[in-house]
Parts: sequence; structure tokens; C-alpha cells
Amino acid sequence: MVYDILAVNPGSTSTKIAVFRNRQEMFREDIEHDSAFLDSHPDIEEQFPFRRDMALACLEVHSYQVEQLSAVVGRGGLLPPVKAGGYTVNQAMKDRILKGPISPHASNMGALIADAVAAPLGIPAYIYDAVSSDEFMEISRITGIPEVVRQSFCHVLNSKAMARKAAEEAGKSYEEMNFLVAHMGGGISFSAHRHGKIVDALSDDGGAFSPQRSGSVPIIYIVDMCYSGKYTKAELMRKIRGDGGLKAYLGTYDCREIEKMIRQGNEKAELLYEAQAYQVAKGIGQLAPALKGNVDAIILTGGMAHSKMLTDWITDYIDFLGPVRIMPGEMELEALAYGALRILQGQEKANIYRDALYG
Ligand SMILES: Nc1ncnc2c1ncn2[C@@H]1O[C@H](COP(=O)(O)OP(=O)(O)O)[C@@H](O)[C@H]1O
Ligand SMILES: CCCC(=O)OP(=O)(O)O
Repeated sequence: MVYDILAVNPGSTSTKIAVFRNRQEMFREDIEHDSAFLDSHPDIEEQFPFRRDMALACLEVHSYQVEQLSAVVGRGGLLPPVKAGGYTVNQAMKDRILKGPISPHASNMGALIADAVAAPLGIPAYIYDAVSSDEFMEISRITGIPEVVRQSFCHVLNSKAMARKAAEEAGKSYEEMNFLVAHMGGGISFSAHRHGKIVDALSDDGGAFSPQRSGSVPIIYIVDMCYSGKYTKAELMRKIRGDGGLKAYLGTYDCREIEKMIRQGNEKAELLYEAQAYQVAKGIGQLAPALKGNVDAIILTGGMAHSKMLTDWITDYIDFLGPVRIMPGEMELEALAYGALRILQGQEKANIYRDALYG
């Protein structure tokens, strides 16, 4: 049986789409959005129809007839804890995303765009391996403040996709192996994969700083900043996501520019870039106990894994824990499409989203 699947991955400044025929990619587009438009239309209700229309326009450019589609699958966002795997987009999920409460993130639009394209065609809309997929051990959730529960947020989609690929290349199944994964993109997250489940993770604000995010910082200083009268909440949030990390020090989040600075003798840039590597190594080390030393591979992935300078530093700090696999870039569109295909082929069942507020 042949299935055409549209995969949609909304990011902070772009929407990536691809059409797959079973596992064969037919075409893909990385639709860069005008940041002035995004900044002037921060509201998700305004943004997602715009991104939907841009995705549909791309299909037209490729003379693709949407009526050929069997399903649409979007990246799952920061919903309340869900299972890993696929979910059918339903009204409760859309209500949670549009009415909240929900942490703001571009990935939240994946479900809305998928539904907006699929519904008129009478085909299913799914999300797959959402950012808030939760396979944690109970001890992973505990923090030192009872009111604060550590949630499972990480780059689930790409981290699992790369771990599955590494297992396949080793001639084994994902469920047979143990991985520590560092996804190094605009945000950096870490995940410990034990026999097919992410049993612990550090989200983009729970571990290393990144090219544009603060990562975890000593909380006492944050409390002082909150009550200093110097910053609004929005300004502090920008320091945590968007204007933090390397960008805060060097004015850029582009690692290629930073490497150029280093080659030109910029010692500050070199110190900061090695600190970036060291923090990634520390994040991996922090999760290692979840696997109790049984590490089949440490996977470095995401856009920053293209940087040999960075990955050499990280490997030097961390390869005492296990073999390091460099798997640059991301396979999020493939992971979305392959997951939807497994559902369409009956190899997996799509979960039904239930919500405490919306039924
Ligand atoms: N070839 C490369 N060399 C070094 N850094 C790179 C390269 N390609 C991308 N990056 C860096 O990776 C980061 C973006 O990674 P990516 O996974 O594309 O992020 P996102 O999808 O979260 O925007 C940026 O900091 C960018 O500078
Ligand atoms: C860890 C949360 C997911 C995230 O940060 O995704 P992006 O790096 O794509 O923004």
C-alpha cells in the first residue's frame, strides 16, 4: 500500500515541510519566515494559518495535488505530559494549544497546521514523539522544591530518530540499546535512552547554555534579577530563550561566525566556545548515571554537531564514558513521516489525547 504523508516541523524562524511516499522523500522545503512578521504576529492563532498557507503554497510550487495525501503529521509541542509515539490531533489538543495553559514554543503549531491541512481533505492529522513525551523514571521528576516537578522536555523527535538510526547501523533494535544523546541546535537538550525509553533528560533550560539560550544558571541570581526592578518578565525570558548563551556574549548565535572569530585570534570567543563544549560534556555526564555505565554510544546531533572544533572538544572531555557518534543535523521530518507511516500501516496505534481541562 502506498501512502503520501506531509510532515510539518514549525521552528522559531522557519517551517520545514516534506512530502514522503512511504519512506521515500519526494521533496522538502525549509520555508524561512520574515522575522519582522513573526515578531509582529507573536500570537499562535495568527501565526499558524500563515504558516499553513505557506506550506500549502509550497505544495503548489511542486505541482503536488493535496488530494493525494494519506495523512499529515506535525511536530508535537509542549503539551502536558504525553506518551512517546503518535497522537491523533483532536479538539482537546487544539483547545489546550490555543487556550492554554501551555509554554510558548513554535512546535506547538505542528498539531494546528497538520489539522488545518488534513481536516478539509478528510484524512488523519497526527503529532509524533512530542517535545513533552514523558517516559521518565519517577526519581527523575524530583526537585528540591516540592512545588517544582521536573518535566520531560527535550528534542525527543530527533534524539530518538538518531538513536534508532545508530541502533539500526549496529544491527540491533533501539529497544536493545542504551544511548546518551546531546541535541545541539538553537536549544541544547540531553536525553538518556534506556532500552527504548527516555528515562531522564535535561531540557534547553535545564542543562548547557546554547548559541541563543542561557541553559541552567544558579537560581539565586535569577531570583535577585526578578526582584531587582531592572527587568520585565519578557526581558528575562529573552535572556533564557533567544538572547542568551553565546549570542549574549558575542552578538551572534552562528557557530560558523564564532569559529571564524577564533581563527582570527579572538581569545574571548575561543574561551566561550570551549565553555560551550565543556557544558555539553557536563550535561552528558549528568545523565550518565541513568544508564549505570551501560552506554552503547554517546550521540552528538543537531546543527552544531557539524562543528569539528566543538565535537573534538566534547569528545575529549567525555569519551571515557563510551564511544562517541557524531550524527550532525536532524532527522525530524523523516521521524515524523516514518512514525505516521507506521500508524497507517498498522504497526503502531495512534494514541488519543485526553486533557484535564478540555476532555
Ligand atoms: N556547518 C555548521 N558548523 C557549525 N555550526 C553549525 C553548522 N550548521 C549549523 N550550525 C549551528 O547550529 C545551530 C543551529 O542548529 P539547528 O539544529 O539548525 O537549530 P534549530 O533547528 O534549533 O534552529 C546554530 O547555532 C548554527 O550556527
Ligand atoms: C527542548 C525543547 C525543544 C526545543 O527547544 O526545540 P528547538 O531547539 O527546536 O527550539
